Amino acid sequence: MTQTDHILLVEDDRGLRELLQEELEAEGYRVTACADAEQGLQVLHSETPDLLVSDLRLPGADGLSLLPALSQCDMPPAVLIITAFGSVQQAVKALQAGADDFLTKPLEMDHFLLTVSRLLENRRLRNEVQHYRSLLAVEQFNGIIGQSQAMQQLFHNIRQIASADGPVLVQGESGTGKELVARALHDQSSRRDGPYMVVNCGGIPGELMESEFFGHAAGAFTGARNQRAGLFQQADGGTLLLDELGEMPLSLQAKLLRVLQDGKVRPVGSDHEIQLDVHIIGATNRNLTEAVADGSFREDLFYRLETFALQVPPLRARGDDIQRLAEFFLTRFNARQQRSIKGFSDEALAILQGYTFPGNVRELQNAVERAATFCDTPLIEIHHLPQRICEQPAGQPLPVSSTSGPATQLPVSNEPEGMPTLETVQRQYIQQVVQATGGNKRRAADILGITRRTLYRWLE
Ligand SMILES: Nc1ncnc2c1ncn2[C@@H]1O[C@H](COP(=O)(O)OP(=O)(O)OP(=O)(O)O)[C@@H](O)[C@H]1O
Repeated sequence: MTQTDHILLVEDDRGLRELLQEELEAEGYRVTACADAEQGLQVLHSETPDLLVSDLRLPGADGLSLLPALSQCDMPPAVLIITAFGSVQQAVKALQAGADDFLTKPLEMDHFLLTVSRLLENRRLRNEVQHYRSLLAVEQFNGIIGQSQAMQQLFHNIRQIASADGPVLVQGESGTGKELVARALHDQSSRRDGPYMVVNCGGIPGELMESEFFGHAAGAFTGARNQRAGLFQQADGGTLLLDELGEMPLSLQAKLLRVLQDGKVRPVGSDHEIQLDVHIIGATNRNLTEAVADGSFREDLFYRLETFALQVPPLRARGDDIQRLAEFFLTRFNARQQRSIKGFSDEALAILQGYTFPGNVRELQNAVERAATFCDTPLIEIHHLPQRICEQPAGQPLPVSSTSGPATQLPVSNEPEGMPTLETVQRQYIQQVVQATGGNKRRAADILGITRRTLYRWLE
């Protein structure tokens, strides 16, 4: 939400003050007008404007006396000083004291308004740079935040595995950051300048999968007029992340195993094999040992992948990282939305730290962004946090199924005109269940009684 710029105007000449206020308000600015420095200081004690426009000479203390108060602000306003014609020395003094610009009387209105808009724009850019600097200052490993011992161990393992060439299996609950880990593996490897491709194995219809993965020859099937390179070929020389690997159909698992063993793919309908050099990373939130036991995942493929396995820890096992991540997401939100929320109240932070986060980092990220959107105070308070986070007693896992809860609030009206279509209601309910599970699609699909593939189709 971009807010209207607020300008504090300090000018003792009533006629000029009213004229400037009128002109600025006509431009859409919010203006607080004061007749002397004392009144100006009172305003500065209660709120920080985006721009201070002050006459230099005022009755009592002069315009420069306002400047020391600005250094107390987190994001000091830009400062425009107005001086009497000919007092260049005074203007220089104003710039030395920290003003951003000065104009001499009589003011030329277009020039004045242009200067105001330029100073506000400069301030916006300055704040943005400051936000991004503070983002960079957070210690990260390839964009992954984590100071906890569990994450430091993971970073150590990534560094070691990245230099090996074998396939890697990244396991962890939904939303723990497996995709970031895969990207870090690529960026840390000697293939970092090669392509990095991601494919969601749960999101491609079964009948299209083989040609998506391995490509096809011209005329291989109806509609395949030209030959087409598959994902493996597109990732040649780089890395291919097979996300949601646990969802891959058994028939394709056999073909994947062959690629892992000899590095060759055969496009659908082609007689020729193509030799490739692709680093394969599989990511899954499924317990593959169980999947092997129930026959839905090939044992030989599992053992081939398991040599280099990385386990991404759930957020609840990362201690203080919850606070670090929450602050990181808030800083990023502030920078993107041009907001200046200062942080979290102690109570809100305690609630976040006591929550079990079944949806892991993704759920935390969504919760912070939602709270920040609704936040109308300097700090995020408990009532800004999603209800389910506040309601869960510390340490209590969420129920596995939420089908019993009466939480559904569908937009049903008694007037026929206001009644939504079945599709709207269905989509909303699906979104609600996905949200309630913290983005865990497997759980959401279970609750909804549909397959994950159907769920993905509805979410598109
Ligand atoms: N340690 C972290 N630091 C910063 N951002 C993170 C971290 N971990 C996760 N995220 C962010 O959380 C979101 C979810 O991460 P990601 O998609 O990598 O999870 P995932 O484990 O692959 O989830 P799924 O199993 O559902 O596909 C992303 O927006 C990601 O950028």
